[in-house]
Amino acid sequence: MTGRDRTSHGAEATRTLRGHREITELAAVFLAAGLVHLFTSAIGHVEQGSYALIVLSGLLVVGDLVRARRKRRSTTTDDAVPPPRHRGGTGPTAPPGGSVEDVAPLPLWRLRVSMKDTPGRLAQLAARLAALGGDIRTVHVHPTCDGVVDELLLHVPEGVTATELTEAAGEAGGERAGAVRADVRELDDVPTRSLDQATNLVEGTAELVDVLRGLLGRIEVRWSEEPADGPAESFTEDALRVSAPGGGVLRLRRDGAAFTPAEFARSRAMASLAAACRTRIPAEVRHVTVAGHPLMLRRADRHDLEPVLEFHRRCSEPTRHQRYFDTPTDSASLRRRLESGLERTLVVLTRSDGIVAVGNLSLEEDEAELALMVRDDWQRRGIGSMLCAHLVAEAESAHVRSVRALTQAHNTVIARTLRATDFGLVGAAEPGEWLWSRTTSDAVAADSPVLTSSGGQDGTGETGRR
Ligand SMILES: CC(=O)SCCNC(=O)CCNC(=O)[C@H](O)C(C)(C)COP(=O)(O)OP(=O)(O)OC[C@H]1O[C@@H](n2cnc3c(N)ncnc32)[C@H](O)[C@@H]1OP(=O)(O)O
Repeated sequence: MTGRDRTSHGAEATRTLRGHREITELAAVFLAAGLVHLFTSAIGHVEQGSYALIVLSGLLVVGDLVRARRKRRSTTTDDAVPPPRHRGGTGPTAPPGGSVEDVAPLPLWRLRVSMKDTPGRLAQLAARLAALGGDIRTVHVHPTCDGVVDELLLHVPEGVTATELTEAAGEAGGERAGAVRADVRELDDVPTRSLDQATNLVEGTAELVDVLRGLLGRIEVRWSEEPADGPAESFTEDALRVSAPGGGVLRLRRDGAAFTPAEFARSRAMASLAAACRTRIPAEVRHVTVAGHPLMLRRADRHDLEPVLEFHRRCSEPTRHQRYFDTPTDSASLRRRLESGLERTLVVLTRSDGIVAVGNLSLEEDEAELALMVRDDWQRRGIGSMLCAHLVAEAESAHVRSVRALTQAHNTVIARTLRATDFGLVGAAEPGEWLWSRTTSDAVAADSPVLTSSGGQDGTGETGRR
C-alpha cells in the first residue's frame, strides 16, 4: 500500500467513526427524552410519543449496528487480493536480527505482455503481480496497431517462475505474455541501454546479434539471402527483418509479446550502425609467429570470399574431404559462412602467399562447433594448433558453454591437434566419426543466450541463432 493509499484509508475510517458517534448520540437523546417523559407522567397518562421516541432510539442503534457490520464485510471482500508471497525467507523483508542490506537482491524479471489499451489494465496487472510478491521497478508502454505492449522489470521472490508470471499477466487480461530473467544492468532506461549497446558495437565487444538480444530480449535469429522481391527490411508483430551487416537479412522472432514499431526502428538503427562499423573499422589483425614464420590472423568477412575460394582451390582433394567429409564446398556455402554474422571465420595469412589456413566456428544452442583446414604445403608447422586455440578463445568471447568438433575416426592429426587444445573424446556421432568436446572457461556461459543453427542444412538456406 502506498503512502497516499494509507492516508485516504485513514480519512475514510475517521468519517465512519464520526457517523457512528452522531447516530448513537441522537439515539441517546431520544431515549433520555422518552424516559424523562415517562417518569414525569403519571401512571395512566402514558402518551404515545414517549414510546415512539424509545422505539425510534432502539431502531437507530440496531440499524447503525447492521450498517456497520455490512460495511466491514464488504471491505473485507474488496481487499481479497492475496497477500504478497515471500518464499524461502528470501523476500524483501530483512531477516530477524539482520539489516535490509543483509538481504540478497531478489531475482529480476522482464515481463512483456500485449494488452488492450483500456483504462485500468495496468492496475489489474500490478495487482496480480503484487499477489506473487512482485515489486515493479520500471514500466514501459509501447503502442502497437491494436493495443499496447506493456514491458515491466520487476523483482519477485526466489522461486516464482516464468509460467506464474505469464499466467498472472493472462489473468489481468494480457495476451502473448513472455517472461525472462533480466540483469540488474537492464534497469537502465531504454535510451541508456541503447547507447551502451551501440558502444559495444563500435568497440567490437559485441556482435549485432548480441546487441539485438540486449534490446529485444530472448529472440531467435536466422540469416537468409536478401529476398529477390520485396523489401529486405520489414516489420510485423510476429517477425522483424533487418539487413545483416555482412549482407543478407536477419529474421528475428520472439516467443511472447508482439514486436513494436519502436523496437523495429531501434533494431534497424543498430543494424545500420553495425554495417557502418564493419566498413570503417578494419578487422583487428593479430600477428603471430609459428615455427619462425611471421603470420597474420584475423576474422574474415564477405570481402574475403574470393581469397577464401582461392585457398580452397589450392588445398588437395584429400585435405578438403578430411575437412568437409562428403559435403560439397561451393561458393554459396562459403559465402554464407562469411556473411551471415552468425558464424565466425578466422583466416591465417602470410605476407606473400595469401590465406594458408581457415577456421570456422558455428554458434548453436549454448555451444559451438569448430572446424579447421590448413593448406597442404603449410601443414605440420603448428598452424593448426595455433588456429584451434584462437577458435576456442572466440567461442569463449561468444559466451558459449562448450565447444565440440566432429572428425573422421582415422584422422589422427586433427585428433592430436584437438587433444593439445584440451578436447576430450566424447563418443562416436556416426560409424567412422568421432565427436570431441571441451568446456569453455566463460563464467557467464550458464546464463548466456541460447544459440541454434540450421546452417542451411535443413535446406532453407538459413542460419539461425537463439
Ligand atoms: C574438427 C575438424 O576440423 S575435422 C577436420 C580437420 N581438418 C583436416 O583434417 C584437413 C586436413 N588437415 C589439416 O588441415 C591439418 O593437418 C590439421 C588442421 C588437421 C592440423 O593442422 P597442422 O597445422 O597440420 O597441425 P600442427 O602442426 O599444429 O600439429 C598438430 C598435431 O598434429 C601432429 N601432426 C601434425 N602432422 C602430423 C602427421 N602427418 N602425422 C602425425 N601427427 C601429425 C603434430 O605433431 C601435433 O601433435 P602434438 O601437438 O601432439 O605434437
